[in-house]
Amino acid sequence: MPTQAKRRSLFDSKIVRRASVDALTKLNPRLMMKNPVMFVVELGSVLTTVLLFLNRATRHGHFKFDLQITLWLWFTVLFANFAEAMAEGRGKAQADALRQAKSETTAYLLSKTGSVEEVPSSKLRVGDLVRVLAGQMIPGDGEVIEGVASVDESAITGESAPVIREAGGDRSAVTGGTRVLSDVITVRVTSNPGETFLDRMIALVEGAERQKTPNEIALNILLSGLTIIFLLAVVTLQPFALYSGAPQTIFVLISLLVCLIPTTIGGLLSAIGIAGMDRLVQHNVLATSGRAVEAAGDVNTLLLDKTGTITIGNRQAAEFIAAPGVFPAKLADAAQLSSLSDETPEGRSIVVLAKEAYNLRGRELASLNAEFIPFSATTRMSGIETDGRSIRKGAVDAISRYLQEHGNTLPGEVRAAVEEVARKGGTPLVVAENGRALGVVYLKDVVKGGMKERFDQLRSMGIRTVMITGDNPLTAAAIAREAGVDDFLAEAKPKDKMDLIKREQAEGKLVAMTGDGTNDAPALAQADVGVAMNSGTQAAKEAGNMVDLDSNPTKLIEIVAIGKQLLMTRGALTTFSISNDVAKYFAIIPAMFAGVFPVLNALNIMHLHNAESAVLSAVIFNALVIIGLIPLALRGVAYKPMSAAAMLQRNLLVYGLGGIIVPFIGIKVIDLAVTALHLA
Ligand SMILES: Nc1ncnc2c1ncn2[C@@H]1O[C@H](COP(=O)(O)OP(=O)(O)OP(=O)(O)O)[C@@H](O)[C@H]1O
Ligand SMILES: [K+]
Ligand SMILES: [Mg+2]
Repeated sequence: MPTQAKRRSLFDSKIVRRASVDALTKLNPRLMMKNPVMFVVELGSVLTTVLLFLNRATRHGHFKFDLQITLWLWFTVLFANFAEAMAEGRGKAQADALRQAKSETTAYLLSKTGSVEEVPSSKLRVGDLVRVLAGQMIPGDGEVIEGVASVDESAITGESAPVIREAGGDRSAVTGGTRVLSDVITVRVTSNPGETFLDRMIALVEGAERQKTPNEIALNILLSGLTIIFLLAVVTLQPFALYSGAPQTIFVLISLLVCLIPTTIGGLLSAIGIAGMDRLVQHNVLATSGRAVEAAGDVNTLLLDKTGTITIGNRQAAEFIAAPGVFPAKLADAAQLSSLSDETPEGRSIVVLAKEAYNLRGRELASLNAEFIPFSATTRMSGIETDGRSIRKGAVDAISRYLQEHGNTLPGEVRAAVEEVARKGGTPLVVAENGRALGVVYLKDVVKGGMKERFDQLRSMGIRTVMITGDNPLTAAAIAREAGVDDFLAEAKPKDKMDLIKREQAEGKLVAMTGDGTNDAPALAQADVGVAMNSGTQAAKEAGNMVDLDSNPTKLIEIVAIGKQLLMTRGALTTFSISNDVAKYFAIIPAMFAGVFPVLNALNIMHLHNAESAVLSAVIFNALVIIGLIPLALRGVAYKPMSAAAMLQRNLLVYGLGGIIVPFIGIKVIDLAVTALHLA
């Protein structure tokens, strides 16, 4: 089970064993070529290996020294591969566990005539309708089109508490491999076998489709540039060395090269990126692009929708408030009639309340000869046309416009009722029949717990929060105040949400958005970081570049922290790598030439035992530092909310200065050990 994989620590013995083997298979030059810095080290290792055997045959060279250099060069490559394999380890273990959830099941396929046929789940195609009963595994990804059920999604989320999935609303998506616990649902299949959420999730946690991000590519180009410069420097060193009467062996020259090129960051770069994605997975967030993870680290603005994101969102009709001169039962009747085939949670709750409060029975729609007008996020109304009755219910501004078209206006009392509901944070639905307002339905909703603290935290990270909602400005203001968001946009249609994002982006801001509805999909696609709730609709999940399996909108706080940590870790280790290469230069160059240029002895501040020991110690240090930094690369540097400038200053101090000092101490200690053990 993924829960187990999740609890697996970074250095689980199973993962270490697997990574050790993977480190060897990753020696394949075709894979190594993707990492130019380490590829150069591998080429160097091959060259010294060949030379070692040639020298042995022709009795040239200094075998003991040459052998040690060759081995440590290979270790350098292997340690880098091991770092990457370790970063992949947890994801691979989790992918193995997920594959177990991908077992074949039997599905009850519904035909057009309504008959039921048993088929294996692998035969299901997009558009098929299946019935899933309590106790059954859901045979494929889909959207609930009928019914409500509690579903155990622990196979995917690791969370044992059941979740509600229902037709019509923003909680309609179900995932193949999860289990229905109670009730019966009809599901429209939305993905073909092999292209399911589980398939994609396996590929994602395994890193099978991982692509380098633009930042990584840029850094790789920089590192390759440095490698070429040092390669030229080392190659041109030899004529100079010959001229000054101190020719250097290939072993020493390659050692010098490997010590000078940025092997520390070159060896850890990919591990840092993979570990960042893995940290997200540990937080139950699946990111389809590494670029989005990095963008999360720099986000300026966060957009959230109201219903179901900031509020609990299970909007239920709580009260009918009739207009003057209208019997409440008449309002309830009209509201119920217009909701009979409104498969949204709001619609269903109106039918139920009318039944409970006024004993109005739901009628058989077929016998009514009615035309039903479904709710849409653009019209923000729904209704029915039947027997000369034309009923609409919807958002106050939408119904006001509808009334105007009939030469009518909203009565002051109804407007007052709307405002009263709105001030309580509820959603008022205005009901109108034949162009006349009948009253208001109060849809109750409450703000989720702990929202204010979470938004305060985001503010301290420098992120502005904006709530966007299709609801009216008064409700929006009430909820915004209670939840503590910085700003809000009300009466927003799907396009308004997207336009708001575009405006922010035009100001050079990076925008994150969380949402769950189909009406959020365009905005989720437009945002730099689009986090869809796993409970949301299929369209939302496909539009975003992340899915939160826990469907927790404030998860963005963790996502931002992980993104920042990823950027910081990469920056810190790049700084460390380049500054510690400088230190190695001072270890090796004086040792190489001290014989011919005694003046260089002044640079030999480390007082290393002899030239061979100096070179060997530098190469050993260079390899060990990769191993030593694996935990930091995988866990990431500690992140505390503080300003970017303060952070940069602190990191330059710690990793820049540290990068210069640590090698001096490290190489000196290794030199002492090498001397004591008579290795050089
Ligand atoms: N079933 C329905 N029939 C008629 N009107 C509805 C229905 N459901 C919602 N509305 C009205 O339409 C408005 C917009 O609803 P929608 O679910 O699109 O909001 P949204 O844009 O997702 O924002 P939020 O989720 O924050 O409310 C609601 O505020 C409500 O007034
Ligand atoms: K190096
Ligand atoms: Mg919504």
